[in-house]
Amino acid sequence: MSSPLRIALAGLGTVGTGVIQLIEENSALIARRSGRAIEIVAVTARDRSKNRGVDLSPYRWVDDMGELATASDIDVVVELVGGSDGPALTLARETLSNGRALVTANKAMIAHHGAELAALAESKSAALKFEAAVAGGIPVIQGLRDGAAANRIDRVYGILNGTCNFILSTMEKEGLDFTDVLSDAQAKGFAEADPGFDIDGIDAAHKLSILASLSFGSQIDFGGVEARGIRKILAADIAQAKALGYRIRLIGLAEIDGENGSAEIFQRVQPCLVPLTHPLAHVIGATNAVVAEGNFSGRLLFQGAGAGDRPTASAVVADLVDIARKETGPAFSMPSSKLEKLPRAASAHRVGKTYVRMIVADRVGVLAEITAAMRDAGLSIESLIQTETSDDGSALIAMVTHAGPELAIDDTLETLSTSDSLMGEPMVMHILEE
Ligand SMILES: NC(=O)C1=CN([C@@H]2O[C@H](COP(=O)(O)OP(=O)(O)OC[C@H]3O[C@@H](n4cnc5c(N)ncnc54)[C@H](O)[C@@H]3O)[C@@H](O)[C@H]2O)C=CC1
Ligand SMILES: N[C@@H](CC=O)C(=O)O
Ligand code: NA
Repeated sequence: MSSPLRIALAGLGTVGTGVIQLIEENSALIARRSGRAIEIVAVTARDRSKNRGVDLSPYRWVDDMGELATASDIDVVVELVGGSDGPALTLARETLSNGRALVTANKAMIAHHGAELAALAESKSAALKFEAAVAGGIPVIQGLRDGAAANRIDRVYGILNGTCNFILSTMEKEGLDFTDVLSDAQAKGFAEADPGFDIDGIDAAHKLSILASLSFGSQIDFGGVEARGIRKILAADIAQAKALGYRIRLIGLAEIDGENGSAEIFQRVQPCLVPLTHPLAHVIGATNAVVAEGNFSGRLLFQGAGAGDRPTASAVVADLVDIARKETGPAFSMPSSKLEKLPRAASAHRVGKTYVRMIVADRVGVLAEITAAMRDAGLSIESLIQTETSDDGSALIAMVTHAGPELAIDDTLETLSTSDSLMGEPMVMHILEE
């Protein structure tokens, strides 16, 4: 058997400790599959004395993370610190500049700096791998980069944030509002260090921009992702969506509009109503699912655990196995210099069905006022529910429109914005097409 692949772990939180446990538990199997052992040589984190439930004594503790990039007995640095910039990025740059391989779970860093890091890795013939960065334990990067490599893909979408999916499915099951469930997701290790990244759709936007690049052969454009989160979703929205035949899920969707030559890229993360007949409606808990439509493969569905210590460690160590086997290739689906820069598609012309929820003063003529504003904007209603009047004299109206331009919803809400019938801001969510 060849000499062991010697690795260093930077970051010993949820994912880092999961990686140690996996390498310890499956070491013999991994060595047989890789043709060589994977050996942890050095580790670093903020707090050496913290009890992590794993024995760190066999490994060299390093206080200065930068040492990992230059130590002569380390082949691969595994970055599990997090953050788009700061120490994670410094470590990544130094590791690759020294011609060492880098494995990372850090989608924020790849979304912001993936192009630069991929070019650096190529210039130094060093491996750069980030399977854990998108959809945790699901081998979707490898699936798109390798398995679907022969296809043209014009659309990729899915449930990309385990925390939000856990929150939404728990809200549905327990009838709770989202703040009541967030702390559970944090306790399970799903959430980012700043959970605002999860619930405001930023984490899913990081992942979507990476998926779009892999799928379309385009340069990552994180700045081009419109992102909306789940903060404003009420338990009542989930109940009304269910009554109308849908489940609410945070969906990231990227697609190519137009043909070769005039192709534009559209990228958006937003809570959507997903028809119960769609497979994504049945994805619950911290599970993720990604759908990619290949022109020869047809619809591909990748589903599995999107967060948590063990699934994420599985993806990190799969990257290490690839490196141990010397299965090198470009970090993305093609060398970084071949990735196309695509213009952003405007969302103004998009057409679809929309859910609108309003809390209104329950008095004569309110419904007529709303439907008149919709008629003037050219929108018609497919279904509508009005709840009983509350003690404060308000009622909830939830409706799904027929397919129409998104701009018509904006026009309707603009007309109604001066109405004193509306109590608070309406909630608008698009319906995911089947
Ligand atoms: N938790 C999850 O389910 C998943 C996390 N990820 C990503 O994996 C990475 C790690 O996530 P977690 O393990 O959840 O985070 P965590 O917060 O549990 O652990 C972070 C670790 O990095 C260390 N660290 C942070 N700043 C440091 C610094 N300046 N110097 C030295 N050490 C430092 C901390 O001490 C800690 O050991 C992040 O990029 C995250 O987005 C990716 C997929 C799933
Ligand atoms: N916070 C992320 C962790 C995995 O990427 C999530 O909840 O999906
Ligand atoms: Na993955």
